[in-house]
Amino acid sequence: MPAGPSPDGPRRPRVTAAVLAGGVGARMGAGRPKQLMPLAGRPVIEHSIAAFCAAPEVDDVIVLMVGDHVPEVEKIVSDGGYAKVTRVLPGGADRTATSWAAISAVAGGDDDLLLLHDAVRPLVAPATIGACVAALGTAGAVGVAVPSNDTVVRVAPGAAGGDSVAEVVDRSSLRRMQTPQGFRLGVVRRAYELALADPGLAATDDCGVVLRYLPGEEVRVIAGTEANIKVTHPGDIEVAEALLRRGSA
Ligand SMILES: Nc1ccn([C@@H]2O[C@H](COP(=O)(O)OP(=O)(O)OP(=O)(O)O)[C@@H](O)[C@H]2O)c(=O)n1
Ligand SMILES: C[C@](O)(CO)[C@H](O)COP(=O)(O)O
Repeated sequence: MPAGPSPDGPRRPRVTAAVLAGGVGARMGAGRPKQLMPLAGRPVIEHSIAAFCAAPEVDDVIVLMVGDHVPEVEKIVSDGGYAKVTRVLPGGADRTATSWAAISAVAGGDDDLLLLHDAVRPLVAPATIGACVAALGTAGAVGVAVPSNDTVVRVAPGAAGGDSVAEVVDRSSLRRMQTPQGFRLGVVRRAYELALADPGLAATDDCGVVLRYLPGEEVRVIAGTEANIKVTHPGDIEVAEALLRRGSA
């Protein structure tokens, strides 16, 4: 059912997905943004765009791309016929600035929904997108996360240089956050307005911004999948290709 007034009840919120692709991929060191690298025959970013365009819960998609590469992504969108993509806009200087550019670009009301997704998580599962939108029915902020399968430690400088283990952290309450992270627009707008007024702002994800600046707002966690990796380092493309071959997304 499209967003808007319904004869059967209240208006369904409009769901916009923003694919964040403003990063340069320094850790990948490929000489161009890693979201343009080929993965199983199409650019990494195209997998993410396709996933959100195919999601029945999503009404429209915007893409935030490194400024110099906007035309390249516009061509990917038009060649692929991704009709839900309404705009390809330049990203910001860091991920937080790109998230803010996405939030600012969406004109919806406070109860409409925005999903923020790393372009470099091309294996996001359809069920994850659906679960994120469903959870936003009862929460203002939702993050996708997985438990840690490894022991997690805190380190301190070692006596002979390097690191030594200072503490083994109780991992039962730890999760590794992924994307998408979804929000009611009123919540994420308010959180970012407060965050951007803080000279000490240092965020690594968008749920963290809500947690820090709107402490009364629950940030709901829903289960992600191990396959929803973030293509970050050399070798991650090969891992993503193997997961795709296995049909993990
Ligand atoms: N200015 C930025 C920086 C990052 N991102 C996006 O945020 C996601 C996660 O970021 P990361 O893996 O750190 O990507 P890069 O910043 O490109 O990588 P690096 O830190 O190695 O340069 C990516 O989809 C990336 O394009 C963004 O939209 N705008
Ligand atoms: C948003 C994120 O993907 C959640 O795990 C992550 O924090 C992004 O970190 P990066 O350093 O920008 O890759």
